[in-house]
Amino acid sequence: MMQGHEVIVVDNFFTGRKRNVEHWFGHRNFEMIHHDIVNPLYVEADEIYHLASPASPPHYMQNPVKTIKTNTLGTINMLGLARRVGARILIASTSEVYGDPMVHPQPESYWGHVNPIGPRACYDEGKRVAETLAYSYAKQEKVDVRVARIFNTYGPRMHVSDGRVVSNFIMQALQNLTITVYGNGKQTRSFCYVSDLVDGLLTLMASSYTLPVNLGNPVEHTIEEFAMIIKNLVPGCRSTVSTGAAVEDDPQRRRPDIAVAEANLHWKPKISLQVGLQRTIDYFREELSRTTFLNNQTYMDTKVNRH
Ligand SMILES: O=c1ccn([C@@H]2O[C@H](COP(=O)(O)OP(=O)(O)O[C@H]3OC[C@@H](O)[C@H](O)[C@H]3O)[C@@H](O)[C@H]2O)c(=O)[nH]1
Repeated sequence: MMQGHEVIVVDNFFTGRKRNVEHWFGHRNFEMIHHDIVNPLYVEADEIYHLASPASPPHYMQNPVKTIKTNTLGTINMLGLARRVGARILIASTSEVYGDPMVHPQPESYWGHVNPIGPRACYDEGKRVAETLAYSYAKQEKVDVRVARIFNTYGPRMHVSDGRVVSNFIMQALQNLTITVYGNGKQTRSFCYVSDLVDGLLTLMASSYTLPVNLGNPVEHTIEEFAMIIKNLVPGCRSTVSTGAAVEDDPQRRRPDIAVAEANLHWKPKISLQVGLQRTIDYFREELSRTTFLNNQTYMDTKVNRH
């Protein structure tokens, strides 16, 4: 929008919210369509960012069949749309295509270690087949595709009930609740601030590089360390940190090798973890003061969830 493009946002509001884009309502270049891409979509576009799919593990596991449909049927519909209108399409893939990786850090050349029948498979295998579809349409139908493998990302406008580690830990720290580390906390993650990721997606879309690209921040921490980082960033926080049962198939180590992005897109993250977390903590503090958005039951639209 800020570059002057006309933007059509398509969302089924399963995990997205109108509120996240309401500052654009009424702008002449902005249009919003309430639609689920599991069904065909007929619009005109020059570029398509296919970002649909729940991304938080508790959300994508809640209705695994729907997650698979979104990443398979939804991706076929978006690739079909790209073919019909001659648009370039960027597919949002994930670090989860590497599964619980046996190679560290993860380069794009690594084929991954995914349990095809585990609780994460709906997402991991869904995204893997989305990549396969992208390159099949590129080869057979000459669709112009870009594939971003997005690593853990966070920032303002995440929902307080998102369920991923950043929002959980911040919400717990702000309310002096126990910070819940799953497992022994020795598993690692590398967190990328949302604006860095958006810069990466725009740069990839504009580039001539057509193979998958890791987009993420290579600064790696254990989840145990991460809990302490957040606790220390919230002034006066009295939370304690607990460890508990491990999550089934939880990847144990994750850090992006971003050499491909650096060489081909001249992209690397700019926002430090401290700065990004501080902005995110400020956002959640503000959210906590809005009691109307704390009602969990309005979050996941049960009608969408039945499809
Ligand atoms: O309250 C919590 C939440 C999560 N965790 C742990 O924190 C780590 C990160 O968990 P998250 O749920 O934030 O995210 P995950 O890394 O498991 O998955 C994410 O990975 C990358 C994205 O592409 C995906 O959209 C998302 O699935 C995991 O080890 C998890 O077990 C906690 O210890 N406590």
